[in-house]
Amino acid sequence: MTTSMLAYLARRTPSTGASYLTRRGFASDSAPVRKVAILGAAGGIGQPLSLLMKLNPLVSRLALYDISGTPGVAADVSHINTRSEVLGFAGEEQLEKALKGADVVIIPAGVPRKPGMTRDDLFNINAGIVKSLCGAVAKYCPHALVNVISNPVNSTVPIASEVFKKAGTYDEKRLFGVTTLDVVRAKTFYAGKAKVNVADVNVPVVGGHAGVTILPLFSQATSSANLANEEIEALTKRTQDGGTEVVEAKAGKGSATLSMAYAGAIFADACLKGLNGVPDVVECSFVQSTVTDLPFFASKVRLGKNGVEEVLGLGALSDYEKQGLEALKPELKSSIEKGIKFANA
Ligand SMILES: NC(=O)c1ccc[n+]([C@@H]2O[C@H](COP(=O)([O-])OP(=O)(O)OC[C@H]3O[C@@H](n4cnc5c(N)ncnc54)[C@H](O)[C@@H]3O)[C@@H](O)[C@H]2O)c1
Ligand SMILES: O=C(O)C[C@H](O)C(=O)O
Repeated sequence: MTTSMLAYLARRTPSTGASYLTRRGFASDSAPVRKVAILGAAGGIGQPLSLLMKLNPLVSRLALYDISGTPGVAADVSHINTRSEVLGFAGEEQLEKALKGADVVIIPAGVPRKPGMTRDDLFNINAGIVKSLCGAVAKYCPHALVNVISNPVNSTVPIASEVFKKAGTYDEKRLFGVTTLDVVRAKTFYAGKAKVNVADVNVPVVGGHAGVTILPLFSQATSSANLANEEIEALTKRTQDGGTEVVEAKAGKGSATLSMAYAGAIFADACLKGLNGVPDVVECSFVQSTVTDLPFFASKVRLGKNGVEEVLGLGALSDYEKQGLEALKPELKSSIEKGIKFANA
């Protein structure tokens, strides 16, 4: 979902609702039937993400699952006059119904950070949550594209891959760690510093999703601007610490939820467009990769009818980015190994 689409949706009145899909080239009766399931839909990310996915005309059925609270969220969101039918599911006994037939499963289930914590401090709780939810995905919708938001992403994605391997359903093209928020932040911070229109800015962010493993490639930013080395270093650090900036500002009341919902909706929309055969859909994501010597790595990915169509290379890096790449590898390697070990214990 693009910002212009959100602006358009905000502008339109209910009486013009029938025409907005046609204007975008997706008449509702010709857009394919697509089911999206959100696991953790009653949470801080889950609720605004449910809202944004309800606004997406590519979705025909929206399944909102959580351990509790989803009947209320679903009833609320279901009154919005857009294409999708919304159903709420609460408790494990309803997980099968939530997942059956899903084309895309988005997982923001799990605990968020408090000030002073690293994302890895969430491992003990969230690793088990992701393991069990992915077990259900393997059973009930093994062909779905899975968008993992739950932290630590650098470990939860490898956990998901091991669960799918054990179940005999693993397809590396269908598993994604959602790192879109890093790109969203890099674009915002860069546009602010370079004083360019944020709508024209793109910045690839590679590596992983924690601290120094987040590596924005400002040397490849569009629109280009002549920023000094110190400015690039400060932008890099701010992007790497973006999550902590929000955790500290929220002072114990959680981490990024609204910006994450926006980022998650953009990434899920890209997955749906890819499934629907829209050409040249490219987003950064943490996926199985041969771009470096690490088995998982975030980089630009071309999305298509089967999920990942192509994992794109890193392109030319500045010396500063080359150093950052080498510096992130030990931490990312150990987070990946931690996830794999946990899943096989
Ligand atoms: N990838 C990213 O860029 C990114 C960004 C922000 C937050 N996160 C992560 O997303 C996760 C969720 O954050 P939040 O702020 O929404 O937290 P939250 O506590 O507000 O919501 C989490 C939700 O998950 C639900 N949940 C817990 N166990 C579950 C289970 N077994 N099945 C289904 N639902 C379950 C909870 O009931 C709750 O509603 C955290 O791990 C956070 O670190 C990731
Ligand atoms: O920082 C966090 O813990 C949440 C998330 O990973 C983020 O980047 O905002």
